[in-house]
Amino acid sequence: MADLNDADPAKLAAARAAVALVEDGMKLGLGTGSTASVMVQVLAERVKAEGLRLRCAATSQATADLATSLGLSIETLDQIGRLDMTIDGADEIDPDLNLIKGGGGAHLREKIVASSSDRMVVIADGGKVVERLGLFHLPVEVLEFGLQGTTARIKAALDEIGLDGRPILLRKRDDQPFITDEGNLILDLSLEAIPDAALVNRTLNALPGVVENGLFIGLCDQAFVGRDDGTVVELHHDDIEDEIEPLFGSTGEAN
Ligand SMILES: O=C[C@H](O)[C@H](O)[C@H](O)COP(=O)(O)O
Repeated sequence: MADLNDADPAKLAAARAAVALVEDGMKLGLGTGSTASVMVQVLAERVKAEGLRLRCAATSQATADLATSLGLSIETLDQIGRLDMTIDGADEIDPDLNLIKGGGGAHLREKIVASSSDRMVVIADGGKVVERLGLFHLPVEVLEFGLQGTTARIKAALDEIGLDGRPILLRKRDDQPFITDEGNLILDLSLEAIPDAALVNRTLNALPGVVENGLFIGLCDQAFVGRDDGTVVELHHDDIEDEIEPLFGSTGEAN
C-alpha cells in the first residue's frame, strides 16, 4: 500500500477535506479507485489518532481489502442499513454535480451505496471537472448471458436518442474480459458528449441485459476538487455556477 507522503497532492487535499466531515458514530460508505484509496488511508489515520467509532460499508472488494488491512472494520450494507455519508471518487463531474463513474468497474455497487446514503461527497482532482459529461467513456455493466443481443439493443437505443454510431467496446484486462465484483462484464461507450444525461441513464437502464450504467444523476451532494498546490475548491448545488467556472480552462478542461 502506498505511503500517504507519496500520494498525489490534489487527491490527498480532496480526501483530507472530505474526511474532515466524518464524525464519531457515523455510518460511512467507502468509494473505490485511486482517490478513494487515498481517502481510506486518511480516514484510517484519523480513526487511529482519534479513536473514532465508525461503521463502514465498502463499494468494492478492493476497497474492503484495503480498509481491512488498515484496521477499519467493514460490514455489509445490509448489516448497517442507511448510511450517513459516502465518500467516493469520480471520472467526470459536471456543473450540476452529475457524474460518470465506473472507470474501475465499480459503479454498480457504488450507485447502490450512494443511493443508500443521506449524503454523497465526491473527491477528485481538477482534471475530472467538465462542462459536459461524455468525453470519458461511459461504463455499462451487463450480464454475460446474451451479450451480443444486449450490445445490439444498446446500439439501437443510442441511435434512437441521436447518439448513433458511437463505439461500444467490451472492457478487457490482460486480454481477457474484465469481470466485475458481481461477476458481470463492462461495455464502455464512447459517447463524446452527452446532451441529456438523465435520458441516457433511463434509456440504458431500461434495456434487458443491462445491470447498471455509470451515470450518477442527482446523487452527488457536494464535491471537493483538489489542486496540485494542496488547495481545495468545494462545489455545492447552490453555488455551482460561481465556483465551477474558475476550474475550466479555455479548452474546457479543468485548470
Ligand atoms: O469504478 C471506479 C470508480 O467509479 C472510481 O471512483 C472512479 O473511476 C474514479 O477513480 P479514480 O479516483 O482512480 O480516478
